[in-house]
Amino acid sequence: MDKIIVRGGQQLNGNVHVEGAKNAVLPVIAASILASEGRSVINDVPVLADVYTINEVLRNMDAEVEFNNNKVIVDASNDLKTEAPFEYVRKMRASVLVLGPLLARFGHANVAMPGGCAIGSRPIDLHLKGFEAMGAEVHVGNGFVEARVNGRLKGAKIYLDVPSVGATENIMMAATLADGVTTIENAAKEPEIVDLANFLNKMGASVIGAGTETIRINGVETLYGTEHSIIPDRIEAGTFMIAAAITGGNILIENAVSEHLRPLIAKLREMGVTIMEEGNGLRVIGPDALKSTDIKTLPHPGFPTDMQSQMMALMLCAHGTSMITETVFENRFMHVEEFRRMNAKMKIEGRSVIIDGPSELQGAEVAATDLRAAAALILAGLRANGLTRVTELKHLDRGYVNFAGKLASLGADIERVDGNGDVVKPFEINYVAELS
Ligand SMILES: CC(=O)N[C@H]1[C@@H](OP(=O)(O)OP(=O)(O)OC[C@H]2O[C@@H](n3ccc(=O)[nH]c3=O)[C@H](O)[C@@H]2O)O[C@H](CO)[C@@H](O)[C@@H]1O
Ligand SMILES: C=C(OP(=O)(O)O)C(=O)O
Repeated sequence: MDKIIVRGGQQLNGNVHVEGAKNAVLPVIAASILASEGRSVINDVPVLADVYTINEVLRNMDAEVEFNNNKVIVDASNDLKTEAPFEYVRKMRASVLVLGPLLARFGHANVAMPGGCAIGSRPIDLHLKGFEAMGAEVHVGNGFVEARVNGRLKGAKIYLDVPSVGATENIMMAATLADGVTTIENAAKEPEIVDLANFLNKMGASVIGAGTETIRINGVETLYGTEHSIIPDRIEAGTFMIAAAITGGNILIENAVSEHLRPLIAKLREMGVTIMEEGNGLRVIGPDALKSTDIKTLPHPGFPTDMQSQMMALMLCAHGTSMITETVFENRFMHVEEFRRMNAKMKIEGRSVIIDGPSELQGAEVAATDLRAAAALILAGLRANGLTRVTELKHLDRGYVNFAGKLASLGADIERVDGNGDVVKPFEINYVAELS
């Protein structure tokens, strides 16, 4: 099993390039099976374990999928098998995003139910209620969700109890081929929803209002393959912003979109970090001393839960008391115990963590509990005294391309080694094997 070994104390300086967004590319690849004619060409695709998994989900249905040079090409014009077995859903919950497209195009989908994961129970009830409102019969049993409709789905008015990203995506995709107009109220407003809507519209769909709380979809009869480039990953960008802040460094984050990063930018500025737009990116300069602050995770445009653990690493280094309140997932504090192994001083009170900073972080052996926790522990290691060893890198490889290599190019003293202690080069990282 690979490990990342980091020796703290280096300031990070230089330029880093942000990849295409994991959370945008997964729904876009799922949506490509809506096209009954033509191929979809998807550019700026990050080389991540999750991308291999969604590609396998599609191949298993008999779609043709190529993945080379950051480009995925999908030909789904055959009649596809309408199933996604547990072996894929177990690897990656986002596999359930094929439910809506399969149901809309073929009138049937049989997809393994995702379980909970390290961050919470994560039900999909809102996805299923949306399909039912559009006339589908949904049956959950024997670990599968089976949805069926005679003829086309029917446009419907759907109110989401919470603005779920996945439910908004799944219902939006299903509605593109429905008969009539679907309205999603209290929809998620994340930039990845807008990217998916743009892709769908290029395929011939009519989706209006993505990025606002009401999305209106006028159903059409056929969708076609198209070409699309994925938006930059705001969470990867944010993670490098924290790398600059936590090391007192100066990093130009190329490709970062400030509009997608507003809540993080506001909080980092409160902590004393300098952030400037420069070229097509953001320059981030860490201060000599970080100030404390509070965050509360919320759906977009609130503070993203996917930046919570990286922000925790930074707050541990700030002077004064900081508080994090996690409102999106009920159990996203598993990394707290790992930070404690690094001498972090904090306590959990219900859905909040109170951090008494700064902690004198010490290097330790720690295990990643989810993909953002993996990045956060490495960020803490950049600042800690001595050596930090981070294990369970299968999580990191779901969401970060060559993370250790990018940090090393900015001046970090970091390497990735295999079980024998031999250095693993970026091209040797086996994103597929890490998952099995
Ligand atoms: C692949 C992808 O894009 N993953 C992102 C997506 O996950 P995902 O789409 O799974 O997250 P959701 O927005 O659906 O979940 C938000 C909250 O809604 C709840 N909920 C969701 C659906 C449902 O049917 N019922 C229900 O109760 C969840 O348990 C959670 O508490 O958005 C999350 C919130 O920004 C991010 O952390 C994930 O990185
Ligand atoms: C929680 C995340 O992803 P997923 O929804 O795929 O588990 C994430 O990207 O931080």
